[in-house]
Amino acid sequence: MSLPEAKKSSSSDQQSLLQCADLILPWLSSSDLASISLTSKTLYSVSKFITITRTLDASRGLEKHGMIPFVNNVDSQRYNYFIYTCSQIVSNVPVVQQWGGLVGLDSCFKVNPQNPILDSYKLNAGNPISDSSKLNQKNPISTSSKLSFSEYISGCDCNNCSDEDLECPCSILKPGFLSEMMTECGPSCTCEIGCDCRLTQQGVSVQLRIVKDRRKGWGLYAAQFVRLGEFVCEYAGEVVTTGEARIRQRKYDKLASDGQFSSALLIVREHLPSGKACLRMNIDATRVGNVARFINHSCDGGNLATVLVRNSGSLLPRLCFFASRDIKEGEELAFSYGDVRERPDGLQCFCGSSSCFGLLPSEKT
Ligand SMILES: C[S@@+](CC[C@H](N)C(=O)[O-])C[C@H]1O[C@@H](n2cnc3c(N)ncnc32)[C@H](O)[C@@H]1O
Repeated sequence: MSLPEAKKSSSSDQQSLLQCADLILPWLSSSDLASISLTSKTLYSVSKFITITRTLDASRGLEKHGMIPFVNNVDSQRYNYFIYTCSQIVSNVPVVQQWGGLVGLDSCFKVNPQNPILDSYKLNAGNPISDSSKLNQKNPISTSSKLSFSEYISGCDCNNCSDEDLECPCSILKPGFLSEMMTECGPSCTCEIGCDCRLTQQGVSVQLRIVKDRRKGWGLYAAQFVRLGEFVCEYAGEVVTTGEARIRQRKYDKLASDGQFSSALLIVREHLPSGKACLRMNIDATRVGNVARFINHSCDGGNLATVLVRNSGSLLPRLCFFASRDIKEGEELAFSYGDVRERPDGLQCFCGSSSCFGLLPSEKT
C-alpha cells in the first residue's frame, strides 16, 4: 500500500471508530468510561467530552429550569453516575438513557396529559368511573369541596383551571408548606402541562447545584434565593415493592460498608389521624432518580418540607419538596430522613445542626 493510500485508510478507520465511540460511549458508567479512555487518543477525547457534559449538568438537559452542575473541591470525582428521570417510575419499566452524549433530548415535561411517566399510573381508560362526560353535568362551582372519588380519578375538563370563580376540582388541597398533602390535575385531565394546577409536574423549579462535602458526600445546594413555600423538586426514582426494597437495602448496606457508596432508597409512609400508617411507598433513586437523590439529612428538619402530591388519574402520590423557610443562595438543602434510629451502629451524622443526634436515622426496611 502506498503512503497516501495508507493515510486514507487510517483516516477512514478513525472515522468509523469515532462513529462507534459516539454511539457506545455515552451509555457507559463513569468507571467503564475511564477505562476505555486509556485505550486510544480518539476514545480519550470522546470520553473527555462526555465527562465534561455530565459534570456540567446532572440532568443531561432534561430539566427545563437550567443546568445543574456538579462542583467538587474536595477530591477528583467529577460527577456521580446515575440515570436521570424527571418523575417517579415503576421499577419494571426498562430505563435506558444515553449518558453525556448529544442526545437531542427535550425537557421531560413537554408532552402532557400523555406524560409517559405519569401515564404509567393511569387507570384503565375503559373504567366506567373515568367517564369525563359526568364532569360536564356538574356545577363546577359547587364541586371543589365535594370532590368524589370517581371525579378525582376522572380528572377535570376545565377551560381554565386557575379561574377563581370556577375553581378546578383537582385543587381541593392547595399547595402549602404547612400541609402534608395536596392534589393537582393529572393524566386524566384535559389541561396542558403548563396549567397552574400542575405546579409540581414541571420538574425542578429553582436553580440548583450539587456540591461535594468531605464527610457527607454530594449535597444539593440552592443556586438562587428560594422563597418560603416555593416548590423545589420532586423525589423521583423507581417505585419498588417492599420486598424488592428489602432486597435492595441489604445490597446497599453491604456496598456502603466500605464508605464509598451512598444509597437513596426512601420509605414514605402516610398516616391516618389515628397514627396508623395507611400507605407505604418505597422510592429508590439510587440507580434511577433525579437531583433530589443528593439531598442530605438534617436533624433539625433542614429547610425543606415534604408534601405528598396526588394527581387526578394517578394511583400513586408523588413526594415533593417545598421550602419550609426562605433559603439563601448558596445554602445547602436538607430535610429530616426521620426520627427512628434502629441501628446503634448506623452512619454518623454530620448535619452540623445544634440538635444533631450524632447518627443518621435508620429503620428496618
Ligand atoms: C440520599 S443520599 C444523599 C446524597 C449523598 N450524600 C451522596 O453523596 O450521594 C443519603 C446518603 O448521604 C449521606 N448523608 C446524608 N445526610 C448526611 C448527614 N447529615 N451526615 C452524613 N452523611 C449524610 C449518607 O451516606 C446517606 O446514606
